[in-house]
Amino acid sequence: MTKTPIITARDVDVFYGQKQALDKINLEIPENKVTSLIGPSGCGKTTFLRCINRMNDLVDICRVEGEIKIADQDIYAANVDVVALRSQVGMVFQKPNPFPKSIFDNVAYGPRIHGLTSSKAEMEELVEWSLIKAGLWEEVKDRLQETGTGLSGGQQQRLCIARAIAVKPRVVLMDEPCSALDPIATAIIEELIDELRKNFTIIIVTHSMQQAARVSQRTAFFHMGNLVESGPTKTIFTSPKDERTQNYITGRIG
Ligand SMILES: Nc1ncnc2c1ncn2[C@@H]1O[C@H](COP(=O)(O)OP(=O)(O)OP(=O)(O)O)[C@@H](O)[C@H]1O
Repeated sequence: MTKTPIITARDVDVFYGQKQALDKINLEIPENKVTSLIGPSGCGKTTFLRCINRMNDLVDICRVEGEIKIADQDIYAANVDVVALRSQVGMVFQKPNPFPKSIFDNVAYGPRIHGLTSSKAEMEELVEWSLIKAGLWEEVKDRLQETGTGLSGGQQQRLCIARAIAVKPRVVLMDEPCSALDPIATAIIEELIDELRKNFTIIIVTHSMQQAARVSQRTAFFHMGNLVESGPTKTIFTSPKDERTQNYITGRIG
């Protein structure tokens, strides 16, 4: 990889109680690119994604070992402020989950908590910026006070993306962000992901190899808790080194 990676995982092991879910994961993630995590169900993609903003801290039986650095900061170091970390590493989930609040307040929520603006006008500007970046502004600008849960599924997911980026994170994690959406809403989000990578580093878990091929520049293939191989998406899909990757991308496993 030519550029210094923004995220470096070294020998990451994850356990749920006695059960090991990830085994010595080593992965570098470049800035301002989209990296797809692919692999059969239960291989540990979501577990790895959730290590990157310490969401696994919320699971009592989960233990993470090894090192993950974001821009040279060890995010598991004792002095790390996890709330600040999560503002730097936003997350979008499978099912759109807007708060039962207005469209405006959904986006303003994070900036308010983190005290990112100092006036009403600044907040309005930030909400508009976030909604424009999330490709939703034109559809909602005349009804910002309406509830976010009243939007269509695809719009709700873009609202969740606006909410995630409103605090200007460096990294956005997306866990199968289109799995609850129809093909048209999916296509809109995929275009958006390509646009967003200009400002953010994106890591996406997807079950769709077509989606990984369309949206990502890098791909990492997981299998039974191991990272089998990673590299440029094109290489992974056209000339994988490992037979397990080959079998997965040709539909023989998974
Ligand atoms: N909260 C949990 N408690 C116990 N085991 C868990 C928990 N979350 C995940 N696991 C286990 O860890 C392993 C990896 O799961 P994970 O959800 O990371 O896989 P995945 O590749 O994202 O799967 P999928 O594609 O089905 O979402 C699985 O064996 C799963 O059962």
